[in-house]
Amino acid sequence: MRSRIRTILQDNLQERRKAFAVLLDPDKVEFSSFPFLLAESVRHGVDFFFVGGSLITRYAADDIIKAIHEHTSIPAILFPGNSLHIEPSADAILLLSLISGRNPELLIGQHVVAAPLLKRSQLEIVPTGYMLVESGRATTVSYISNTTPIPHDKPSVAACTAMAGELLGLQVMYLDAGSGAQKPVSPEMIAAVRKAVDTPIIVGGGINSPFKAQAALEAGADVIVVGNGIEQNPDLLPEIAQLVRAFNDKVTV
Ligand SMILES: CC(C)=CCC/C(C)=C/CC/C(C)=C/CC/C(C)=C/COP(=O)(O)OP(=O)(O)O
Ligand SMILES: O=P(O)(O)OC[C@@H](O)CO
Ligand SMILES: [Mg+2]
Repeated sequence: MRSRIRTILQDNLQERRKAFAVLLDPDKVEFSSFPFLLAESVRHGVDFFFVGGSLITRYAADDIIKAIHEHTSIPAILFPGNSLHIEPSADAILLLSLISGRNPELLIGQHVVAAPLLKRSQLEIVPTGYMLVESGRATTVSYISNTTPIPHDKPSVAACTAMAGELLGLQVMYLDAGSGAQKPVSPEMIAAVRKAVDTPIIVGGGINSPFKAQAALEAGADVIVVGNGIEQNPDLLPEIAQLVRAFNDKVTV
């Protein structure tokens, strides 16, 4: 089984290096300006592209991944909302199990349907404990998943959920306030999960300023994911990339 992405995540964790993932929503990518976004991502050292959405109406992931491969060597990692979102030309897939929820379809159902296709593909599988966190208002993902997110002010619930996910063998934890969240996952919750598990921790949702990115990194996030923030303000990409670089420069001295 391929393990490039899992190895990068594990090595980063050991070396206390942080990473920056840009979320590309197939419904929102502007193909006219996409080569520029890709060039900027290379120039500023983006680590990963996450490609996906809760609800996709324009099935363009294949074209997006083709362009990523043509213009960059940054891994294209699927971040799927359901098994229709599998695109074999990607480098890897976050095989999410929605462990904050109690919807069996998203804990195991979609995975059963997808298993034969995933086995046959060359995709690296990254088994991921996906935790949604309440963030001020309903997000697309909480609505579409039909699950109740973890209360924002209950770090111990998130910690125990992550612990259970780790004990079940999930290799990465993803704390998500939901795309466009009013408030991101709190530093207290990130820190509680950091203490509870030894896996890499991905944090996303509502990170729309370097200040919020810094708070997540300081609390223990290993990868921060930014989508909406960059769609609304492209200058955020270099700003957050610089912040992550500064963090990594500090740990390597
Ligand atoms: C087994 C397979 C292949 C799939 C199942 C995957 C699972 C369990 C998904 C959990 C629930 C879910 C719908 C996740 C989607 C997360 C995602 C890609 C969010 C990106 O943001 P959007 O929710 O699309 O936000 P916008 O409203 O900003 O577009
Ligand atoms: O679009 P934003 O709010 O940056 O969220 C990114 C991602 O974690 C959502 O699933
Ligand atoms: Mg979307």
